Amino acid sequence: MAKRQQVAQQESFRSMTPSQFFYEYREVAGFGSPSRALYQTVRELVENALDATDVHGILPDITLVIEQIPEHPSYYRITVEDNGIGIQPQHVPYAFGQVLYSSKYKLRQARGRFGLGAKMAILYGQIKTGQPVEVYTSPIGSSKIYFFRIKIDIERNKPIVLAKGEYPNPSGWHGTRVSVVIEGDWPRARHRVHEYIRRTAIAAPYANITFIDPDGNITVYHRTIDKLPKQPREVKPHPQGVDIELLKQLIRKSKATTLLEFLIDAFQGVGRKTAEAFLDWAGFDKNLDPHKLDDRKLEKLARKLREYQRFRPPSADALSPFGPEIIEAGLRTILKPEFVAAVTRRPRAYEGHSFIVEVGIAYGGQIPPSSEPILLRYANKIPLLYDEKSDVAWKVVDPKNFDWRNYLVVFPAPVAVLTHIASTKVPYKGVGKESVADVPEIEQELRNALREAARKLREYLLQKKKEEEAKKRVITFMKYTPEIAKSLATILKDYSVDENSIREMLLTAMKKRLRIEDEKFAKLVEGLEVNIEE
Ligand SMILES: Nc1ncnc2c1ncn2[C@@H]1O[C@H](COP(=O)(O)OP(=O)(O)OP(=O)(O)O)[C@@H](O)[C@H]1O
Repeated sequence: MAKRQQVAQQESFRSMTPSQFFYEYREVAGFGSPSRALYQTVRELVENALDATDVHGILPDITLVIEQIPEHPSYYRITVEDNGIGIQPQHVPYAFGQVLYSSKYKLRQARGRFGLGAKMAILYGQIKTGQPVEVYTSPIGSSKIYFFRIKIDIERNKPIVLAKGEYPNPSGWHGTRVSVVIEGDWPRARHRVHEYIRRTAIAAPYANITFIDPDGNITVYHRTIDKLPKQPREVKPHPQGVDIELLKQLIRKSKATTLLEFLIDAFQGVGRKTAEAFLDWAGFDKNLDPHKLDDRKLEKLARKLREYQRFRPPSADALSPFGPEIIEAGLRTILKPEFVAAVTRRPRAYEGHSFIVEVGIAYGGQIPPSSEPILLRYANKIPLLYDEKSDVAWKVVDPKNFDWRNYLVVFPAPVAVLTHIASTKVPYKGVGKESVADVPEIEQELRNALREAARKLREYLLQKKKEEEAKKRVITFMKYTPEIAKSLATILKDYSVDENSIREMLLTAMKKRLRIEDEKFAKLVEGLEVNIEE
């Protein structure tokens, strides 16, 4: 009996490659259903196109085409072309055929982070439609255009290059064109995909975006501003963000022979003075060879680095916020409001990662009134559409937590709020990048930014209220002026004061009393004739 139990408890084991893992759990990356997969594929390819352009100082020209395949109505070909930096041909098979292969594993803000997105779209297409990805690319300055047709060997997590070729590039084109065929559900995805592109255009008024959808609609978002966001620069890690593993990796890479040199060499913002002061405080000999530290010493060093409060704050060089001008231009062009204001806060840090929070508010105009603010969330310039209510940005703008009445906004109101978190590490809740966790430092900054932008809205609304009141008074006054002037003219007929000059005098007195200059007065009475007659 005891022996049988033992046998029953035997388990078999095996390992998985990253591509097998994401093949089995594709819903965690946003590929759970045909409609969601269609949306996610568009996102991944468009975000790669933008990363290849604005991050490198190129004004983006991006074309997205989604076509239904006539022989298989549930199959769609999604093609995205950009004018970006292109990809060196030796990297193409891995960039598109090996899960977790990326040029973005760096401390520099980019939309991409995981080395997963394009491969998920390719993998999903491959398992549902059997079709490979097709890539045309030409790196900047290349005399050739390279072509690849690739599938993923899911068991081995390796690219399978089915075909490749080279073409001359007489026009000097640079950029990339990626085409995948996936199973999709356009009718269900239509709204989200259009909304995603619209929100991308709001945040990238410096891009030309052309979108041809399967219904044959052509939507073009024209560039309205030639200014690009500041380009991010790669930075070294911040000492407060280390753990034992990162410390080991940095030491392995470093040629420094003393702890002092190592700290100066491996971390951002650490000069000789700071390194000496830290080592003294932490109780380490500055001449120790970092390569000889045992696990106990490594643990202590990592802990002390995290605890030391006198390092310079993390550098914002790696970040690329939109800036108020771009946010305001985007909101104005797409939402057509009567008022916009945007705020870019100063850099802050959490766990050794710098971040910048931005908030834009748009009010009135063509924004429809609703019972709560319309929230447009962005993280590292990516619009986030799903899981809004579990995002830290919603927590902050939610009328249950933010007293909008203090800022003269009473719901239902026509208010849209844009939030942007730019960071070398956005704390996404999942690899599908749909919502951001409520890290206290980020939440606090969002609240501060919202307050700052909302104060500007309050000023505007106050001014508007004042003007409306003044207008009301002017209307009342104008209504009675003719009558009063007439009566006064009758009373004063012996003094030969005519009705018109009395009217003029009354008008001047009113302007003086209400402190309205002529120009403003003209504006206030514009189109009032009808009311006055009434
Ligand atoms: N349009 C493009 N232009 C230039 N390089 C590209 C383009 N598309 C993909 N790449 C390269 O392929 C790599 C892999 O892309 P992929 O979408 O799989 O991951 P990622 O963008 O790095 O990260 P994430 O999974 O977070 O999106 C990118 O890091 C980039 O170097």
